[in-house]
Amino acid sequence: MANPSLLILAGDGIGPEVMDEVKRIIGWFGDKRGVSFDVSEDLVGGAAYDKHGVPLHDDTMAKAQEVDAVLLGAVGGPKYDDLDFSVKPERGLLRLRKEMDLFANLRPAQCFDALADFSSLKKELVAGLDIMIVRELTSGVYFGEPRGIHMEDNMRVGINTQRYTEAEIERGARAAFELAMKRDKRLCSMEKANVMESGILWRDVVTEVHADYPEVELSHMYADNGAMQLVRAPKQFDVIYTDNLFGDILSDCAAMLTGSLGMLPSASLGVPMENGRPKAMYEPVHGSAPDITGQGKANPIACILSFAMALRYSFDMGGEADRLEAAIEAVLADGARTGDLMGPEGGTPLSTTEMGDVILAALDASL
Ligand SMILES: NC(=O)C1=CN([C@@H]2O[C@H](COP(=O)(O)OP(=O)(O)OC[C@H]3O[C@@H](n4cnc5c(N)ncnc54)[C@H](O)[C@@H]3O)[C@@H](O)[C@H]2O)C=CC1
Ligand SMILES: CC(C)CC(=O)C(=O)O
Ligand SMILES: [Mg+2]
Repeated sequence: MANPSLLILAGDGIGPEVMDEVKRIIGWFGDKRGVSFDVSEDLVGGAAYDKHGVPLHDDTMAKAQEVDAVLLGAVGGPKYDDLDFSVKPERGLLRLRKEMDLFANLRPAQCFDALADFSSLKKELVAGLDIMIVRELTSGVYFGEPRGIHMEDNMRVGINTQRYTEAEIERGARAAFELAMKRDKRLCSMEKANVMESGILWRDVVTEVHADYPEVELSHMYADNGAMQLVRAPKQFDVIYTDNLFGDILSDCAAMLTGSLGMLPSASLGVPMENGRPKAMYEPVHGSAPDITGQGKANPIACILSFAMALRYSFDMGGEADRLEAAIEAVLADGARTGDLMGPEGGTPLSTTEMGDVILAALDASL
């Protein structure tokens, strides 16, 4: 049988730096576990713009539709900030999400014991934290029409539209309820039904879907209160289901509970393909981090954990995903830290490659 296929789109900034470490991990699984992938690579974001004048070439889009999973690093950077909106690097990523129809973005926020002291919150608030944010990814205000900037009465007006159909809310809700069933059976849906019609519809549809999952305890919360509750008492949550914009913001917020944005992976899943695997893309939650690009400072763990999610959600290799996550937990327990995980007491941080080295050594030790 053919090996499963992976398309790597490393992107911009620290994207290629953290992806280099993932490539070594993929190599390790091939050499030491007999888990091999057909890996191809292509450009996305500013890198694609530099070569093709667009942030995602049609051929790359076609490849992404064919493979079993896409691994993405990050896109964007100051070099591209003044480009026309239609060719900005971020548009390449949005196109992938939209055309692959990756409606369920899973963003787990887990606090490794070794990092509980490092969170910006008190240790007792975050120790043992394990939240799953399910963010709707293909609709909402990032995609709604009308959009744009135009002149009105001699003044520029910027418009974006929050638009959700009940089908879009429903399919994400089902994904979130399914996850809750496999976890602690608690789901909190977050919107702003107090001020937004789309929020009222969101609440109604999630409540309707709940009828099919009576074992799950459902609660509703306004998203602004949700942000506050995430930093007040994050462990009250199990699964959170929210829209594209609120999910983007709330997951960055949840990232800091775990110690660093450099720790948070994500899986973006769509409908099953002919082979039964869901359309899928895996990427760290963080961006291209221009402030640390090219300095060997990037933490590769979010990207490596994203590959662990690929093993689990695309390739049904939960055991291998557990092995990789355990290796990361072991090196953190051993004190391995990139600069983003170091407190004011200082010390010498590991470089991106050195963090890759110790994770590979921990994988070797797991055999
Ligand atoms: N999925 C993606 O490709 C995303 C791309 N972006 C893009 O990235 C560019 C920079 O955006 P920012 O708002 O600065 O967000 P960012 O996530 O790139 O960086 C925010 C802060 O976190 C730090 N950081 C992020 N990842 C890190 C890692 N792995 N290790 C150590 N430190 C890390 C950065 O150094 C920076 O101080 C923009 O062009 C933005 O549009 C932003 C978010 C997501
Ligand atoms: C298109 C991305 C840059 C938006 C974002 O911040 C994210 O998806 O996390
Ligand atoms: Mg974001």
